Amino acid sequence: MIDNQHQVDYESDQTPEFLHSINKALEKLISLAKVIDSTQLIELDDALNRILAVDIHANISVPSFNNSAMDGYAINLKENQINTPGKFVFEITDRISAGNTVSILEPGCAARIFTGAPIPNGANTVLVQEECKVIKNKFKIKVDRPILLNENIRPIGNDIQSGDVILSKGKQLQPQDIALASSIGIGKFEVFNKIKVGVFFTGDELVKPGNTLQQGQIFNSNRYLLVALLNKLSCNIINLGNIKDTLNATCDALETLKSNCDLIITTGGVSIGDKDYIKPAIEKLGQLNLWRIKIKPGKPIAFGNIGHCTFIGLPGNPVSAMVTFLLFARPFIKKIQGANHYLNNALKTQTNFDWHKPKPRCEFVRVCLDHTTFPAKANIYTKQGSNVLSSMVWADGLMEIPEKTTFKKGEILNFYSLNEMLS
Ligand SMILES: Nc1nc2c(c(=O)[nH]1)N[C@H]1C(S)=C(S)[C@@H](COP(=O)(O)OP(=O)(O)OC[C@H]3O[C@@H](n4cnc5c(N)ncnc54)[C@H](O)[C@@H]3O)O[C@H]1N2
Ligand code: MOO
Repeated sequence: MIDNQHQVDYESDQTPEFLHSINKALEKLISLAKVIDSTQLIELDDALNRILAVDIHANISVPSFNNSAMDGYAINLKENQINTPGKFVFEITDRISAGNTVSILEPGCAARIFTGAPIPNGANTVLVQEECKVIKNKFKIKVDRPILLNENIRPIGNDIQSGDVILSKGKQLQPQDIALASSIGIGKFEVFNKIKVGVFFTGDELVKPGNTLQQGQIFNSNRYLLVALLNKLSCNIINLGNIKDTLNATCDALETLKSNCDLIITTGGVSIGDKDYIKPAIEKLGQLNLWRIKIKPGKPIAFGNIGHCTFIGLPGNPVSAMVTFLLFARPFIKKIQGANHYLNNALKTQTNFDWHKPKPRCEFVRVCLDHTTFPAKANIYTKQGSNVLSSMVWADGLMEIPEKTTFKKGEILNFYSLNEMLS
C-alpha cells in the first residue's frame, strides 16, 4: 500500500485556483480539433488501423445464394416426409461442390453436397453425412429420424443484406472490418489521410541513448516514447530531435514545422524555469490557448496554435509526458484523424488502497488490476513520482483520484486501461 500520508508533498500548489479543470481543458482542446479534410484510396492490405472516410454500403447480400453449412446430402423432402417419425430412403441423383452452379433436385431425391455448395432448387433441407447410411451400392441413403425443413442451410443474406451499411465513416479499421468489406467485394478503402505531427524535445541535459553520459546529463527517453505513441496512432512524424534550450532555437524549430504539420508536440520546457522557453515561443509566434491544468502528473501542459497548426506542449517528466499524451493528445489526434470514437473509456474499478491525504490536483496514479478476485481490485505502485518511468511499465492502467478527496480501500473510481489507450 502506498503511504501517501508520509510522502513529501513536492507539489504544495499555492495557486490551484489558477489551474484549469481537466474536463474544461479537454473540452476546449477537442472543440479546437478539426477533422482532416483530405482522403485517399488504399489497398485492403494497407488498411489496418486507418480511419474510414465514408460509409460502406453492401451492394450484394452475403451469402448471395442459399448454401450448405455441412458436408452431407441435400434432400427434396416430400410433404409427407417432413418431421415424420420413421425410416426414409432417398435416391442420390446429383453431386454438388462449392463453386458449382445451382441445379434442380426432384421430390424425394438427395444430392451429395459439400460445405459452401449451392443448395439445388427444390431441396429443402441438408443432412450431415454422419447421420446418413449409404446403401444400394452408393446410389441411395437411409435416414432413420424425423427430418426438419431447412436443416444446415445458410440462407441468402444471413450475414449481410444488400443495402446494409456494414462499416461506418469514422471507424478505425480492424482485421475483421477489412475481412467483412472484402466479403462484399470491396477492393479499396477510402480513408482519411494520415496526419503530420512535428515533434522536438527540449533540455540541454539530454543525450541520445547509445552515447556516454557526462555529469548531470540524462538519456532522452521522451523522444522514443513520443515517436512510439505517435506510431501507434499511425501518424506521419517529422522529428527534429533534441533542440537547444534557447528562445531562438525553440522559435526556429516551431517555424520549421508549422507550415508542414497538422500538429506540433514537444516535451519539456513548459514550466516556469529560466530555461523553459516553450510558452514564450508560442506566445511570440502564435497563441497560447491554455496552460496549466489541475492534474498530477502533467500540470504544466500547454495547448496553443501557430496559424493553422495546433500545438501541444507536454511536460518534460516522462510519466507526465505519457499520461498527458494519453489523456489529452490522443483524443485530439483521434478526432482530427476522423475517428468517431476518440474519447478514453473509463471503467469503474475498486481500489485496493486507502487515500489519506486530500490533494489539490486530480491525480492519475499507476495501478495494476488483480483479477483473482471479483470485482477486480486496483493495486497502486508504491512510487508515483512523475520521473518514475518504471511505474508506467509496471502498470496496466491509470486510476483517476479526484482532487480534495480521501477514501478507504474499496472505493470505486475511474480506471483507464493502458491496453485500450495504446490500441
Ligand atoms: N517552480 C516550479 N517548478 C516546477 C513546477 C512548478 O509549478 N513550479 N512544475 C513541476 C512540474 S509539475 C513538472 S511536470 C515539471 C515540468 O517541467 P518542464 O515541462 O518545464 O520540463 P523540464 O523542466 O524541461 O524537465 C522536467 C524533468 O524532465 C526531464 N526531462 C525533460 N525532457 C526529457 C526527455 N526528453 N527525456 C527524459 N527526461 C526528460 C528533465 O531532465 C527534468 O528532470 O516542472 C516542475 N517544476
Ligand atoms: O507533477 Mo508534474 O505535473 O511532475 O507532472
